[in-house]
Amino acid sequence: MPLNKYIQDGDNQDLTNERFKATFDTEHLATVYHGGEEKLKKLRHIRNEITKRGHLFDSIPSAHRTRAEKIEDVSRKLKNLMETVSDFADVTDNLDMVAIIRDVMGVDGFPLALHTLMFVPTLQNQADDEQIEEWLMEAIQGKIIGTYAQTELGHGTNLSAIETTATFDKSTDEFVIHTPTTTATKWLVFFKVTINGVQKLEFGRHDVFRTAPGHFAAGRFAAETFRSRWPGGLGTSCTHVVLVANLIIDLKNYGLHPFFVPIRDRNTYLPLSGISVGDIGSKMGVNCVDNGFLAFVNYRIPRRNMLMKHSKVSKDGSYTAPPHPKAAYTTMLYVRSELILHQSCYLAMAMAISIRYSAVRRQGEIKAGTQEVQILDYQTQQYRLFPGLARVFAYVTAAATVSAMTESCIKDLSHGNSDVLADLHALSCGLKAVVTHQASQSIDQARQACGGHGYSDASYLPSLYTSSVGACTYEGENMVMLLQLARYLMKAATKKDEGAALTPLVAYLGGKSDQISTGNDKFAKLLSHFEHIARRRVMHAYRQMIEEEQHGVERDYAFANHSVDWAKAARAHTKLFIANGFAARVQTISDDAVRDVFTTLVELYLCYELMEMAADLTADGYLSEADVQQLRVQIYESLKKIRPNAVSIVDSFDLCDRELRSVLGRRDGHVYENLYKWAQLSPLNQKNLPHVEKYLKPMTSKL
Ligand SMILES: Cc1cc2nc3c(=O)[nH]c(=O)nc-3n(C[C@H](O)[C@H](O)[C@H](O)COP(=O)(O)OP(=O)(O)OC[C@H]3O[C@@H](n4cnc5c(N)ncnc54)[C@H](O)[C@@H]3O)c2cc1C
Repeated sequence: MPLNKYIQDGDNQDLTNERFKATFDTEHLATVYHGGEEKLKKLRHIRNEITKRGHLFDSIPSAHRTRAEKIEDVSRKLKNLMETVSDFADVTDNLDMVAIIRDVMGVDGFPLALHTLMFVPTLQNQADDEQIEEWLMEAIQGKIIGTYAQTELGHGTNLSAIETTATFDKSTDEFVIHTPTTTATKWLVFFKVTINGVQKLEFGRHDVFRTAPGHFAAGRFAAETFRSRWPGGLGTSCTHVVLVANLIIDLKNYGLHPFFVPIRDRNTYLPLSGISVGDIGSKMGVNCVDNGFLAFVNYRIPRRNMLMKHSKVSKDGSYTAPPHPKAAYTTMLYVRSELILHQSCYLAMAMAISIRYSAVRRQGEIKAGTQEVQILDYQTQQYRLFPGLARVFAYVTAAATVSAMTESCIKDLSHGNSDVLADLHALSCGLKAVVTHQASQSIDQARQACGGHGYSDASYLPSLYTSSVGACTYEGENMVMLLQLARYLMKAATKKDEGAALTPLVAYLGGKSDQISTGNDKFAKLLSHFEHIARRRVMHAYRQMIEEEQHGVERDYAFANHSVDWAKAARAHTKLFIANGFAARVQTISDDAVRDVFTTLVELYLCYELMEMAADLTADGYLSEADVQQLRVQIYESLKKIRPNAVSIVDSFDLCDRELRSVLGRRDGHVYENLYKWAQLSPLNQKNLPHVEKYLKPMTSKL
């Protein structure tokens, strides 16, 4: 019985040969990858149930549809899914739902993506018991469809500048949602324009209109800015939003708070009076999500529509502050841990596609006149792909760790304990930035490693790339995330300087920490290099900043003047965390053959990431050129060791063809005939195409 359990008669022979080389049982690695036998079993059960339901499949490849058709088709699948999903899955189990959504919807999103990722979790974490009773079940059943509306046209990153207000009106026990009229910022914005007494919405440049607050130059129009946003699902699909707005009571601003706001009539889907809402148009990727704009004016909601788990407003207007000022950050933490998991899935899919294809594709010869080789045999191909393969396992491990930390933090917060919130918040910022950036880079390498066919939508790699890279911006723009982590590191460096105690995650600043406990000497040595780099980068940025301060520059400016160094420090800190967790994971694997594979992946990961920061290793004479060359050699050794197992490793992700949606990544390896079949489905292969009939034929015709 071969160790690779994905072999079937009739498969492409090169792929079958690869599978016979496996040195480990793919079932065992699949169990480790999916976090245990039970989870893998459940996943397969879910997949079988989906297989029985043809109405959940793509009817034709999505790439052959227009955006409107794509959204219609994912909505069809969504409705069918919501009607049957509870028959075969636990809808409250996050991992189940992630797997189902990936299988049925694909990675270009769907109108309820933000509903599941942000809206429902926000209700769960920020609504009080009575509100949960009233709204949550309807939200889970899809009777209420929501999104998370935070970003404004003028401000995404700088939340403190968000201008939307929710003003408490004691006399009616309501909040009035509105936007103050002026800001000097230039942006494309919606205006409520009053022309000859008639109010309507206009789109225009705010600065053109602004001469005095709210007034057009000629004084004929009273122009009032609306807040505009682009949350997912808002364009056409949502009935409700969680709106993030400034809470105002008796003229006092209590800062940003979340509000549960109905925006469309649930029967007619028309916007409610006082609201303008619509789709923002197509984007680089995730085009099955209808991101939208939203504008309101003096729009009223009941007082109890403010989410009141953490802060409260009573009927008489008295305000109760949350036990911890950042208690509402829990949704952000939760979403970021989810994001890391999603990114590891996207990367796993890209690796499966590219590595299988690289085993099937033969191109060129290593020695002229010999047989054409599988492109996977080229060292350069392995160097492009295998570090990404190692990153999949590193990120899965990091996602599991941070998700467990988030759950425990949310529990602690509910008991009034916010001790770990700052550490975890900073870490989640770094992880979000590093993982989304590196995953999208590795996916693009996987795409390029497939040559021309990788550029085709038939590979599914373009969708994987655009979905992955979008996450570099949403949920906190990456550079800004790194700088948030950097501020935390700056405080830690200050503590170190003052001789104060350091929390475990930054203990390495004070010298070699006891965080490295892998039981593997080789890993321990490599991890101490990571610590060295992180410590060096943090302390370097810190000293530069202090030096400026000593020349009279204020700390904020001194920090800003060295923000590139600080961002580098934040990356190194995050990479250290990921590396520690990944190396420690090896010890928990009981199967010897799987542990061997895992050990090689960790070795590759550690050496590759260190080489990405090689300049820090030789600076100050920490390592010699010869030591660094040794790391390089170690990478090439790891590539060689992984090569025979590469296809079996990606098989162990246990992704089915329906889920992969890739002609290049098919399990059976029959790429070429299916690329031809895929192309036949292109709508451009019909007769009498308008562009030919109207424009080309008249040019070429001799009749
Ligand atoms: C696919 C997608 C989906 C989205 N979905 C949603 C959604 O559902 N709901 C929602 O509310 N929003 C959503 N957004 C918006 C997203 O959250 C914002 O785009 C993001 O927060 C960045 O804000 P911004 O666009 O205003 O960029 P800006 O903040 O203007 O950033 C522009 C540039 O300035 C730099 N910069 C900004 N501030 C600083 C600083 N302090 N220091 C150094 N550099 C800085 C940034 O690094 C960046 O390079 C989505 C965005 C995308 C791309």
